[in-house]
Amino acid sequence: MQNDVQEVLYSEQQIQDKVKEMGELISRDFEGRNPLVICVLKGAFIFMADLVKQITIPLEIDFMAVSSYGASTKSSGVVKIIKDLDISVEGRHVIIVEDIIDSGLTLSYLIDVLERRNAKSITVAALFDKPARRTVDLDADYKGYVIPDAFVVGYGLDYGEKYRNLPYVGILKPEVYSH
Ligand SMILES: O=P(O)(O)OC[C@H]1O[C@H](OP(=O)(O)OP(=O)(O)O)[C@H](O)[C@@H]1O
Ligand code: HPA
Ligand SMILES: [Mg+2]
Repeated sequence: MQNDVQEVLYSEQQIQDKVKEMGELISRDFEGRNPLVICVLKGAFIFMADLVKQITIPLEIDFMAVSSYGASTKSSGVVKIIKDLDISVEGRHVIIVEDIIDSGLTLSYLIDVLERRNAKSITVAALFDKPARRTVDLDADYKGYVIPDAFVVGYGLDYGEKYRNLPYVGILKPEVYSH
């Protein structure tokens, strides 16, 4: 698994430091608002778990599964809801937790869905931002690291469902997906 990684971009420690910072900012900004923190499965599962441990105010959590990449390094352009939320977002301050914003299609779709369901406010926390690939103009309110135009894996991020369990984030060797 490690042999398929060309370069480690962020170590486990660097990610933990950043997640702690993000948690502190969210704790400060959402004091008294009991936010509904939404994990966008599957990619955000590790980030979500680490982030909520760094948030010190009361909150609720829920999960939504969406997918558009499948076994490819490019978005199919079609975002599918695979599992929907259990808790209603109506009148709630929601925080969408994403591992990565790449084309922006997943996030723009989710924001649209949550707006139509009358969330009171929608805030985005994304650990990684890959602006080079953006096709929809949007940004995260809380952002971890801005990364180069390369397909990355680890810390929840996959290629064809593999590599999610790497504790760090690295660039996948192009030969892994180019044949
Ligand atoms: O900005 P975008 O181009 O839409 O890319 C970002 C999305 O793509 C990945 O999900 P994916 O569809 O691979 O599902 P997964 O989380 O189950 O891996 C990632 O976890 C984000 O949700
Ligand atoms: O670079 C990426 N890696 C893994 N999954 C992704 N989904 C969008 N971009 C990426
Ligand atoms: Mg994926």
